[in-house]
Amino acid sequence: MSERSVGIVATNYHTIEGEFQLEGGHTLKNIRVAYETYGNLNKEKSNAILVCHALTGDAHAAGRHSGDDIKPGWWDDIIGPGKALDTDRYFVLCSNVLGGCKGTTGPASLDPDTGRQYGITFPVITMGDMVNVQKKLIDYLGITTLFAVVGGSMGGMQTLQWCVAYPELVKKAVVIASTAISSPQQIAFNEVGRNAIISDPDWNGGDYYDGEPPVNGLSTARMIAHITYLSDASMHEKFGRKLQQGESYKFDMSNDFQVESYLKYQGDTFTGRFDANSYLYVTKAVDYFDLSKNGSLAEGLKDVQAKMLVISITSDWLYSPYHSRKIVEGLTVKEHDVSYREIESSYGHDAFLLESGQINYVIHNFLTHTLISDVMTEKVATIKEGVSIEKAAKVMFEEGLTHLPVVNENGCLIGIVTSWDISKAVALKCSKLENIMTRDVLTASPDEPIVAAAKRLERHSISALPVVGEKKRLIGIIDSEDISRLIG
Ligand SMILES: CC(=O)SCCNC(=O)CCNC(=O)[C@H](O)C(C)(C)COP(=O)(O)OP(=O)(O)OC[C@H]1O[C@@H](n2cnc3c(N)ncnc32)[C@H](O)[C@@H]1OP(=O)(O)O
Ligand SMILES: N[C@@H](CCO)C(=O)O
Repeated sequence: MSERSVGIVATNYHTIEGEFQLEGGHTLKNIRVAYETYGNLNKEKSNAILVCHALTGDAHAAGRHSGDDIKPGWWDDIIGPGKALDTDRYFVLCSNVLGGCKGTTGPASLDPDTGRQYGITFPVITMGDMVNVQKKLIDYLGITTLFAVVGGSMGGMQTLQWCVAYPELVKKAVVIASTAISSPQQIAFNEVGRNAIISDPDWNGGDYYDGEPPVNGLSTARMIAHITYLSDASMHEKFGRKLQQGESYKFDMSNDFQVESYLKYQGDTFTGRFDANSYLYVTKAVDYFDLSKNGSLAEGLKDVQAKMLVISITSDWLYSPYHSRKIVEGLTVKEHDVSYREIESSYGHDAFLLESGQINYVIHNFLTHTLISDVMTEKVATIKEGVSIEKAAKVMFEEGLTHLPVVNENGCLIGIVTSWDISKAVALKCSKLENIMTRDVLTASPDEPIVAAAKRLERHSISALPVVGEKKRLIGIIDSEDISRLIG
C-alpha cells in the first residue's frame, strides 16, 4: 500500500437513540449512521474535517477495507497523508447520508415498528435532515467545531446546509460543482430517473425486498444521470463514434456503439451497489434543496460565518459554473469571506472525482491559509487582577490549563500566569499574583496567519499566545501543539 494512503480502514456505526424529528414533520426511530474516520482528532478537537458525499456515494471515502480491495474509497486521491485533506494534520470524517443504502438508515432498513423494510413508507427527507444526522454524529464524537466541511455535488449542498444551519460550528467550507438552489433542469433529470424506476413492474410500489428488485428501471435511471455527469467533449474523447465490436454497423438493436455499451455497463453495475428506493428519496432531497429565503439567496446565506471556497468545473453542464457564481454573489452581497475557483476540465460534472491534481492544489491552498481566528480556543478561562495565587492555581487545576490570562474589568489583557510561575511562587513562598505574573505579554491578533504565530512561539520559546483584539481585549488563546499539528 502506498505511503500516501490511509491504509486499511473500517466502517463504524453509531445509533442515534430515540425519535429523530425530520423537517417534513415525520420522525424516525433509532437512526443508524455508517461512518469512517481517517487521521487523529487532536486534544482540542479542533482539526476535524467533515467530508460530505455525492448522490450515490458512501462513507468509504479513502483507504481500502482489505488488502484485496480492487478500488480504494471514492476520494482516496484527495484524502491521505500529504494530500489536500492531509490525515497527518486533520481528522477526516465521512458518513453515509440519511436515506442512503450504505449502512445509514434508509428505505431498505427495517422499520422498528413493523419489522419490515420501510420501502415507500420511509418519510421524505431533506438536505437539512441529512445534516442534522451528521450533527448528531459529531456530537457523539465530541467534536464541537468543524475545521472544515467539504463536499462535491450533493456533498456541496450538505456543506452549504451546514454553513446555514450551524454557522458558528463551521470554520471553513469547500463547495464543489454544486448549487444552493436545485434548478428546474436538475429536478427534471431526477424526475426522469425516478419515473424509470417506478415504471418498472418489479418496483411493485416500492415493496420489492422479498422479490426481484427493479433493476431495469434503476439501470435506466443511472444511464440518464450518468450522461449528465459527462460532457459532450469527454464523450467525443472517450468514445467518438467507435463501435463496440467489428468495423461496420450491425443495423440491429444491439449496442453497436461503444458509448451504448459503456452506459449499459454503468447502469448494470449501479444496480449491484444501489437501492432503487434510496435513489427515489435521495434525488427528492436534492430537488427540495433551496437555500434562498424570501426569494433571496443573499438573505438565505446571511448567517454564514465560515470562510468559503466555491469551485466549479468549466465543462459541467449539470451544475454549471453559473450555479457556483450565484453562491458567490449571494455571499458577496453580505460581504462574506468567499473565494471562487474554476477547474479547467473536459470531464464534465464528475471532474470533482477525477481532476485530483487541480482539486488537491486548490483545496490545499485554501485549508493551509489558516488564520489564528480559525483555530484559536475562544472560551478562555481567565482571572481578574488582584486575586490570590491560590485562586489562580485552583482555576488552572480545575480547567487543566498551563496558561491563565489575567484581565481587567473590561476583559482586557493585563498579564499572564503560567503553571511554571505558580511552581516558582510556591518555591519562593510568594503570595501575591502581581509579583509572579508576566505583564509584558506576547500576543497574537486573530487575522494573523498561524505560521506567524508559530514563528513567534519558537523565537521566544513559549508555548501559548493570548489572542487579543482592539484595546487588548482578550478573545482567545492559541497553543503550540495545535499550531504545529495544523502547519505540519
Ligand atoms: C461521492 C461520490 O460521488 S461516490 C460515487 C462516485 N462513483 C460513481 O459514480 C461510480 C460510477 N462511476 C463513475 O461515475 C465514473 O466511472 C467515475 C467518475 C467514478 C470514474 O470515471 P473514469 O475513471 O473516467 O471511469 P469511466 O467512466 O471511464 O468508467 C470506467 C468503467 O467503464 C468500463 N467501460 C469503459 N468502456 C466501456 C465500454 N465500451 N463498454 C463497457 N464498459 C466500458 C470500464 O471497463 C470501467 O469499468 P470498471 O469501473 O469496472 O473498472
Ligand atoms: N458520480 C456521482 C455524481 C453525482 O454527483 C455520484 O454518483 O454520486
